Amino acid sequence: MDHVIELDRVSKVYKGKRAVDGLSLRVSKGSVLALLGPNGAGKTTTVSMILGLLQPTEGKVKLLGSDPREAGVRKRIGAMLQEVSVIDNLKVSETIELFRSYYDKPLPLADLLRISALESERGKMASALSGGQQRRLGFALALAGDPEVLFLDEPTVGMDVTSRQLFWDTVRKMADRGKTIVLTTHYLEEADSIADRIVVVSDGRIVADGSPSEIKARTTGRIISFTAGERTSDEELRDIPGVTELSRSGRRVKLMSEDTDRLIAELIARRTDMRDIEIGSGGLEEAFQALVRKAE
Ligand SMILES: Nc1ncnc2c1ncn2[C@@H]1O[C@H](COP(=O)(O)OP(=O)(O)OP(=O)(O)O)[C@@H](O)[C@H]1O
Repeated sequence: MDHVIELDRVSKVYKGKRAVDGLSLRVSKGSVLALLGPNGAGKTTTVSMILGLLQPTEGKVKLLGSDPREAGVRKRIGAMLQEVSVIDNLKVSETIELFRSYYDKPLPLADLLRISALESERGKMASALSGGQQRRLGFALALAGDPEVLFLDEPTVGMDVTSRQLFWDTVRKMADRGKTIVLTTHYLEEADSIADRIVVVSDGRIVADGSPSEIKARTTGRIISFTAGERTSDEELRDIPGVTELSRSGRRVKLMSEDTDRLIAELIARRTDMRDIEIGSGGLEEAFQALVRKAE
């Protein structure tokens, strides 16, 4: 099997703190891998080591079979990192042209403008673009060399719904053409719809690795959600036998349980103040919360 990315027991220690802790990972060609994890889990550090921007404290990283810092490798990859640094005094099209000039077989300018939906902004100064437009420019620059492997670190932050949709459609098409894509995101529904494989990282370690449906299947429980009355506290709900997890967004409460039939009977017997009750199976969000909590 051809592995485009190989990490062998890789760690990164910052002043005594293990940001990445003995992480091993192999990514095969043509896959879309999403790295998920809470803030500070080590996702960006991992991506930076794969890209050769950071050196691991321990372990080995291979990208396209070689050291990521080799010039030959760098020409075959593209990266859209969290910070898009625009060059002063260059227009959008000039910025893209500059990046195209670094590569032997760049994608045509017109394609890059279309893919990033920046056709109408081509004559604008790059520094005058909005936050979301700058992210899209970052995408065009990452694609300039028609890369074999594409890294996207929280790519859709600041993009509106239409841009986001176009962005993921393009990423999916690229994967269908055999490109390998590694992305980090905090939007679980994006990982769910785009990724073939999800690796959940917590505290620098992998706590789950599988397809979105495999990850979701790891939540054994089901969910009862309802709008709780003002006086209903989290403590009293947590104390009800059979509640394994509780999460809340304003007045909307979600209770996880292995046996929701019994739990709903118990909630009613206790005269819990509930409205708009829904009972269903857990999604990626619940699987993710449960996995990360278990690892803590
Ligand atoms: N240059 C640095 N010096 C010291 N500590 C660092 C440095 N960069 C990252 N860290 C620490 O390493 C840990 C992992 O950070 P990292 O940015 O990789 O996490 P992340 O999963 O990408 O988080 P986020 O979702 O917030 O982007 C954090 O505890 C962070 O504070």
